[in-house]
Amino acid sequence: MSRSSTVVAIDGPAGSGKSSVARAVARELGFRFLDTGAAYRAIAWLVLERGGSTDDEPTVIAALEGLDVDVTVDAAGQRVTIAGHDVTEPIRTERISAAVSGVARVQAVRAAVNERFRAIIRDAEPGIVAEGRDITTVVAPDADVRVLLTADEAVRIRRRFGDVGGDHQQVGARLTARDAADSTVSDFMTAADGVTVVDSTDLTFDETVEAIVRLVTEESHD
Ligand SMILES: Nc1ncnc2c1ncn2[C@@H]1O[C@H](COP(=O)(O)OP(=O)(O)O)[C@@H](O)[C@H]1O
Ligand SMILES: Nc1ccn([C@@H]2O[C@H](COP(=O)(O)OP(=O)(O)O)[C@@H](O)[C@H]2O)c(=O)n1
Repeated sequence: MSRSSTVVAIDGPAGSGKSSVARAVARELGFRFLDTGAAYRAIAWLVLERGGSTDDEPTVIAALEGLDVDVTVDAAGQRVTIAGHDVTEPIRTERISAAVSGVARVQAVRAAVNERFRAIIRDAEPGIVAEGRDITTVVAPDADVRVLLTADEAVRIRRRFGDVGGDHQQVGARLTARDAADSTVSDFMTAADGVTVVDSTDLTFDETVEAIVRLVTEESHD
C-alpha cells in the first residue's frame, strides 16, 4: 500500500493498556486514534438494547442491517455513536464486556467493521494509532509499526479492577473468560512475524507510552 501517513498498530489481551496507551501515543505524536473494540462493543450494546442475546448469531447478524455506528478518531476524546445516539459511556460497562465476545466471533461482523477500519486508517493524516485484537495481523498487517502490548495476567486484572471496581475475583474471572473466548477468533497472545512485543508488566504508564513512541521515531528514521 502506498501512503504518506504513518500507521501504528497495537494489539494484545484485555487490560494490557491498549486503548489508554494507544491514545496517549497518538496524542504525543499528533496522530489520530482508533479503538476498534468500541465498534464491537457498540454492536453488543445494540443487540442487548433490542432485548436480544449476543450468543445468538442470527440476532447479531440482524443488528448489522442498516447499522450506523460512528467512531470518531480524535485522540483528545473518542466518541462512539449508534444512529446518532452517543453510547461512549454505556459500552464500557461490565455488562457489555461480558456480551461482546459473542459479537466478535461472527465473521460477517468482522468483515463489515474491518472494511470500515481500513478506510479510516487509509484516510488518516498525518498518522494513526489503531488498536484492537487483530490489528497487527488482519486489519493492518502492513502498518509501519506493529506492537503486541502485553502484561502478566495478574497485573492486567489489577488494572481492570482499578478501572471498574466491584469484586476483584469476579473481575479477574471475567477478564480471563473474555481472553479465552477472544483467543478462539484471533491470536493476540503471540507476536506474528515483524511484530514487536512490549511487555508493560514492570513499566509505568508513561514508560510504556515512551517505549512505543520510540519505536515509531526509530522507524521514521530508517
Ligand atoms: N504500563 C501501565 N502501568 C500502569 N497502568 C497501566 C499501564 N498501561 C495501562 N494501564 C492502566 O490499565 C488500565 C487498563 O488499560 P486499558 O487501556 O483499558 O487496556 P486494554 O485496552 O488493553 O483493555 C487503565 O486504567 C490504564 O490506565
Ligand atoms: N480488533 C478487535 C477489537 C475488539 N474485538 C472484540 O471486542 C471486545 C472489546 O474490545 P476492547 O478493545 O474494548 O477490549 P478491552 O481489551 O479494552 O477490554 C474484545 O473483547 C473482542 O471480543 C475484536 O474481536 N477485534
